[in-house]
Amino acid sequence: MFALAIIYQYSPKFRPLVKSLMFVANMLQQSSPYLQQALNRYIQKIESSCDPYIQITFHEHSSRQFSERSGAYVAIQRYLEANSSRMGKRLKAHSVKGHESLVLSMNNNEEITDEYQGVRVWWTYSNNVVSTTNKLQLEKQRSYTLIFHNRDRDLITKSYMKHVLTKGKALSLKNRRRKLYTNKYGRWTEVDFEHPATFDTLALKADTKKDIVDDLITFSKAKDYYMKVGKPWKRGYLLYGPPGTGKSTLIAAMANLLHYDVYDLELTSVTCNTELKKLLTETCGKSITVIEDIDCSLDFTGKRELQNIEMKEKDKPSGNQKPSQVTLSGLLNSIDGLWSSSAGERIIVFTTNSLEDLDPALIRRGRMDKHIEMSYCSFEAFKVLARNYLEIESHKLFGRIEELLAETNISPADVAETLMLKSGDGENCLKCLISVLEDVKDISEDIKEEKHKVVKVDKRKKKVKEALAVKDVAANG
Ligand SMILES: Nc1ncnc2c1ncn2[C@@H]1O[C@H](COP(=O)(O)OP(=O)(O)OP(=O)(O)O)[C@@H](O)[C@H]1O
Repeated sequence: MFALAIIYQYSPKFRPLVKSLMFVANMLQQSSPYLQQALNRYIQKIESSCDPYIQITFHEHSSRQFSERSGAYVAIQRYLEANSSRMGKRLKAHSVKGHESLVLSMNNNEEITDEYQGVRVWWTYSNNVVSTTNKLQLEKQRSYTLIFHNRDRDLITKSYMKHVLTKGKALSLKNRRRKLYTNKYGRWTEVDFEHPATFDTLALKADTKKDIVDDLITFSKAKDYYMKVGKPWKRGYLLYGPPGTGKSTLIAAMANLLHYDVYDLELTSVTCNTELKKLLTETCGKSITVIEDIDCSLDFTGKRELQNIEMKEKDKPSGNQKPSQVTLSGLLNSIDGLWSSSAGERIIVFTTNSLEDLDPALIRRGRMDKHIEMSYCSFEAFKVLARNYLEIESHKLFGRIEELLAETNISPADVAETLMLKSGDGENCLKCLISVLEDVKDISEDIKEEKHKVVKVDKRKKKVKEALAVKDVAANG
């Protein structure tokens, strides 16, 4: 009607014709709604037979559930953002926390082209204001529309859409900000997990590193295998070794490799077995649940008869907090229950400084599938630290350091600390490390000598005792 009104205004030549058309249109508008609907359907049919292109629109929110974002929309958004620089012409750029490079996305009503198996498709983005179902509010309704030729319908609706959603979901997972959860008063609280450790910066023997990485990757891809053998998709790691050998750093590297969240479970803050079970069942898939220093947490040290009552003095909670009544059997039941009741891949890690002290039930194979020893700093591990801290691959002082590391027990944490002291001056740091290593060597030799002396005295005492006993026997005989 609007178009007709304009023609009427500006083209006097067509006024009689336009007048009649306006009359007919007016009649139609006032005629029965059934006639109007039939007419609309007919016009749509003619339009679609002339237009061979199909459109599918993906809204950010369904009209009923305005609060929840559609998973398909989010996956499409990630896919298009990742490919925008290749596919789009007029894009907008924005920075996202945690990303070094800018993220490119589409402007309102912008169109970009994608190609799949030689077939071309078009995506348009729209960001319109619409009223919600209760019509009380106006909301922004964002949507992506996919346009493709009718002849490609099967390829696009079956194969291409699957490709976009799979790629998009994988990107969402990869770029998601991961969380570090800690428990307090029976609840998990979360912060962003931002530990920078990776397997590249981890000072560990290359073959141990490779073994762990291979194991983790195999585990993360083994959904079908676990389904086939009828076992829960989980893996337990036991990390043991002296303080400062990198157990916590390894856990961070594992979480970064797999893009998992971390639940750091402080057992001494858990009041009872029921609370422990609740906390563990609240953890999500794609996560690592960590119990650090399990030998110090509660009395899980193999003396089962004492386990329910005695808590080490240093672990007694302060103030009004009740002492934990978590028992070994409670912990074992909660972990076994977690495996059988929850879906999604999960890893649980225990760390300890003292493997011998732990109850065998806690760490048996099947519960803790992989036992990893974190040992004192080897020369190979030192080279990783030298690369991390000093950006040095080799140096004339490396030979002396290798000799000293072979004769001393020093943790990677202590080596790292020494290399950090005078950052910027590599040679000075290495000299400083040599002097620290020589001191450690002297001290350990002194200790060894002391021990040797004690053993010698003990042996002498034993010999004297034996000689006296022989004398006694001779005298009495
Ligand atoms: N293997 C390693 N590779 C790289 N850095 C390490 C390594 N071991 C220790 N470090 C450094 O030392 C610091 C302490 O290490 P970490 O907390 O991982 O040791 P830990 O074995 O968990 O100690 P604890 O048993 O006392 O908890 C780390 O922040 C890291 O900088």
